[in-house]
Amino acid sequence: MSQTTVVIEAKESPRTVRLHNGDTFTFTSNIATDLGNIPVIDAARIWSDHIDDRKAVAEEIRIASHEIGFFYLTNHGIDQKYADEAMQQAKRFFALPEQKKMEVFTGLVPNEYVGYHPMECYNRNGWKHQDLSEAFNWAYDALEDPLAEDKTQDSVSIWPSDLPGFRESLYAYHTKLLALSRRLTGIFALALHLPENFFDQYIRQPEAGMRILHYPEQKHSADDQNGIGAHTDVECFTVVTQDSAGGLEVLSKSGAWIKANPIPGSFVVNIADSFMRQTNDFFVSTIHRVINKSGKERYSAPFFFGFDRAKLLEPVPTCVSDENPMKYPVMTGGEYYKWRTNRQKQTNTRK
Ligand SMILES: O=C(O)CCC(=O)C(=O)O
Ligand SMILES: [Fe+2]
Repeated sequence: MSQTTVVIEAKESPRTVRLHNGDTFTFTSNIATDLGNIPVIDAARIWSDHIDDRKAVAEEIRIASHEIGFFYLTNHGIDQKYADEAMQQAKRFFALPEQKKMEVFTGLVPNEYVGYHPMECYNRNGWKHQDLSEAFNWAYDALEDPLAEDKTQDSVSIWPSDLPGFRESLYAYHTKLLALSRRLTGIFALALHLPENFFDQYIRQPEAGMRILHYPEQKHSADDQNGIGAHTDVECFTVVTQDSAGGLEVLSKSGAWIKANPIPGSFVVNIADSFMRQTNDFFVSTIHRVINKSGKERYSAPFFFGFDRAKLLEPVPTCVSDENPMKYPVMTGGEYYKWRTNRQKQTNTRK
């Protein structure tokens, strides 16, 4: 599950939008600029054997996660061939007839966000036209996780038949992103001034869904249609692979839309709501959207990494105090995921 739906309250500028997680936000202009500063963080040091190197990159991630909730990650160590292959598989899948794609319609699996959702079935911001994107989602599978201790639990994903190599290629990339995200979790712990292994117990069986997305070029104006409307993500953090088309936009604290222009070979990483809750708002889960005006088809592949569903989304010790008590009710990751997934799916107009 990836995002929360929003309801627009006033269409004129400034526009005020309410998120499904209860927050409200306003933006002053609907036009994105290149002016924002999304930090570019060199990830090579996350693999260093020296704790000082890992701590140095953690401090950069601390600032980015606190101030904007978004950063680029370069030199992350994942061979580009995995991303290229996943993008090829995305093109292949989305080129199938809709009837074939609907064999794995996301509505077939209650309480989970897996399978296919067709073009124009959501309208996350209540714009004049439905969001112009389609997606295929799949979930963590212990059998595809080299570190899984318990391989008995079946994965909830559904897969199209007669598409040899599709599942294999997507999991090949997923497995690489899983390893990177586990490593990053230790770096996030350092960033929160906790021991590096603080979250290890949470990520033995993590929430680790992924999706491929297809955004045709939009014909309607950005005032009337989104590719994916403004939202925040659900889990701890998201690692986005995007192609060269561009179109991902991030809402700055001042209410301006900033373009997250593609940097070849990099990931865009963003903090999501579960981490915001656990860090008591120290990490910010930033609103983002996609509008594809590039003149070409856009494909992307976000990987959503979160903690074990059975664990409580408890506050981390460095983010609460007598003066700064926990702002959120504590529930398990699974309860939160289910609530958000159902809120999202209820707004699907293709029941
Ligand atoms: O396509 C992208 O670049 C981002 C998609 C996204 O925000 C999501 O799926 O939650
Ligand atoms: Fe998102």
